[in-house]
Amino acid sequence: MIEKGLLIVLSGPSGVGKGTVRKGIFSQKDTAFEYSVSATTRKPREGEVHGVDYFFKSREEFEDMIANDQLLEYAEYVGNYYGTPVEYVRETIDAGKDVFLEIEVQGAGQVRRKFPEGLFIFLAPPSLSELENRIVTRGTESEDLIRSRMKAAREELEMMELYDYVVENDEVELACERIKAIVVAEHCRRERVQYRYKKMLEVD
Ligand SMILES: Nc1nc2c(ncn2[C@@H]2O[C@H](COP(=O)(O)OP(=O)(O)O)[C@@H](O)[C@H]2O)c(=O)[nH]1
Ligand SMILES: Nc1ncnc2c1ncn2[C@@H]1O[C@H](COP(=O)(O)OP(=O)(O)O)[C@@H](O)[C@H]1O
Repeated sequence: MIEKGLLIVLSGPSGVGKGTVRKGIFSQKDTAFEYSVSATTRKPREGEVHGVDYFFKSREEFEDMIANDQLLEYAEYVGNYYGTPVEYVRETIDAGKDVFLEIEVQGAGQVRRKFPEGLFIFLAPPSLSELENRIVTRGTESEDLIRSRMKAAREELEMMELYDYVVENDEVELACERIKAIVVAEHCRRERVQYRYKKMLEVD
């Protein structure tokens, strides 16, 4: 029997640096997680590649995926759908590999309900003012949207107590290291080690 992989969910408020930290983790050669590419109805940005950054879908295609139960979770975020194709997640976990999701907090809540054995990591900003700074300097939102993002962020921050771990994103490299360390620790804590250990005792 193959031991299942971990479902790792990284979430947190808009602008905290989820995308930046995720890219940091996957740019490291020793990262052994598989990235679950999400489906979205938002338009590709310059340089984004279908199947690598996202599976870019029409609203109709996305709604078909919902109707056919092809998504582990989905959420509507700033006027677009985002969701996690379930098949890839199941296949990868069943093959014993760890899958990494980087999703907003509503979706993470749905995953928690469907997949409570997942590992839920909340990325937190050093402070609210630093969070606002990041949203402003990213420059992708108007002033009105920044205000609504900050309001949503306060509510999203209250969700952190539902997570297994809270990682502060003060410096990107440090946040990446903390996340990777948590995953290593979780593997030691969960059955994987016990399983191998039991096997060893069976042989002896
Ligand atoms: N629920 C959910 N959220 C997702 C998924 N993929 C990406 N997101 C989140 O959607 C939000 C917007 O992503 P994006 O349009 O790429 O803009 P970003 O703010 O530059 O990361 C981010 O908070 C992502 O974490 C997904 O499959 N499901
Ligand atoms: N540790 C950090 N220190 C300073 N700026 C950061 C840090 N992490 C991310 N950023 C910046 O904050 C902004 C938001 O990051 P992004 O990854 O888009 O957030 P999210 O995916 O959570 O919405 C970007 O301009 C990014 O470069």
